[in-house]
Amino acid sequence: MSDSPSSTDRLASLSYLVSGATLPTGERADLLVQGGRLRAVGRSLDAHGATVIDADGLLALPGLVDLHTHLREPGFEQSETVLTGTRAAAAGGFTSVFAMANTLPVSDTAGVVEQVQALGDDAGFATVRPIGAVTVGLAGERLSEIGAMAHSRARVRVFSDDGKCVHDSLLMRRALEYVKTFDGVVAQHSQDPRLTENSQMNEGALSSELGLKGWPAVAEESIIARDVLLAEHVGARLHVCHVSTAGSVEVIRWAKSRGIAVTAEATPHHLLLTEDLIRSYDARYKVNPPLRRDDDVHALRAGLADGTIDIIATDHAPHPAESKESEWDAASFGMVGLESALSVAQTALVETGLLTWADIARVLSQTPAEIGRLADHSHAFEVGSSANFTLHDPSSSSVFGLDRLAGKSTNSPFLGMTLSGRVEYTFHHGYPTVFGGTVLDSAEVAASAAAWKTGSTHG
Ligand SMILES: NC(=O)N[C@@H](CC(=O)O)C(=O)O
Ligand SMILES: [Zn+2]
Ligand SMILES: [Zn+2]
Repeated sequence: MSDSPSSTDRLASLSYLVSGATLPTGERADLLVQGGRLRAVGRSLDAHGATVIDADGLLALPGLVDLHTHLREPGFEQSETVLTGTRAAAAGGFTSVFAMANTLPVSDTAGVVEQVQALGDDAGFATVRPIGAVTVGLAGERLSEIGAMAHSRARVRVFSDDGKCVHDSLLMRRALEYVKTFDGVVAQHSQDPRLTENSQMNEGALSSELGLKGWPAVAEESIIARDVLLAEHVGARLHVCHVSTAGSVEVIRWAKSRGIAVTAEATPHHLLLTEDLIRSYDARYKVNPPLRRDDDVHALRAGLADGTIDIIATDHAPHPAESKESEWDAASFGMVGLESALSVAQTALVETGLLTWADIARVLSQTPAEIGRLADHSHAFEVGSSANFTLHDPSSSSVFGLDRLAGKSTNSPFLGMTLSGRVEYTFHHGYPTVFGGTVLDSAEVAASAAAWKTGSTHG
């Protein structure tokens, strides 16, 4: 990486003309990007020496925003780092990720969240917005330094003990009261711990048949019901992580009909996969909350289509091979998901006629940015804005293989499945991170990020 003036000037003068892309609305347009910003959007723009990208047949989407990513750094760098996780994000068309707090040390102080954010700024593949822990060490006993994190340079707005549920009702109430003071949100991992002790998969006929301890739907639904009532009582914003059951969708639909400020996410895996995969005892299918049944998948899809579920979030959860190759009971919970999210969304939602591409732009970019209060992130191809977008080829259909993964871990449940669509280009802050289907070299992306930083502070 170099930030000598000449290299920065060279980068600042680089320009790209995206020619003939299809916008989410269906219109066709050229996009001219220079010095990190979108300079023009229109028909038949003049290249003026710009690098031309032929986007005929490619869909231009605003840079995707993931409200739920595990980047694992600090502490679990054998699974993922901020650099490798944001590389995976770029490969999937994401330009911003919210980094979950279950790191080591836990992201429960201003120091740790600032460190995570700085690592993201330096890597340059995507904007990293740290999530702060609700409780110290995720222990569920005392509130963390929520105010210090909110007012730190990282300006944290999303707080979560994800991986664990904030089970104590009084602590949950206090957390909601606290985040309300700065328009923050508590993102809850809704799982009653007592109802799910040693649970291994969805509770039902299949868990009995396979001899694996069941995880009842009510363990999720009862916490969501309690939390929406607490959010109503406090008048604060609540976000429900990885909704997985039909009953949860019903509870959230009811809460929204009462005007409660609740938002919810569904993951790509819960929108496409069912518990039947567990017959293989392949731990790639082990996840928290567990894969459920067909009627749950359909309820989640219907919830996204009618707005009960606001967004898709990946819950990208990298784990090293050794913790997935053990027997089912001993294996870790979690799946990687950044690189496959858009293809899964196309397969499960667009091709089934449930969502349009404009809806996809909303649930994978605009609304997650709003929930996380992500500032300065353009979602509408506005001229003058920092250029964050991805160019996706919806006509491609291929077996999802290891070549599509760009992070450190390979625990994807989609490997070997035929999925539609492929990300061909991603631009973060006006510079490519993925070009012609290839994730760019880390040094090059870091240099672009430095140029953008210089340009945005001096220009
Ligand atoms: N989803 C998972 O199965 N695992 C996540 C934690 C979480 O999202 O609850 C992880 O950190 O590995
Ligand atoms: Zn979780
Ligand atoms: Zn998670």
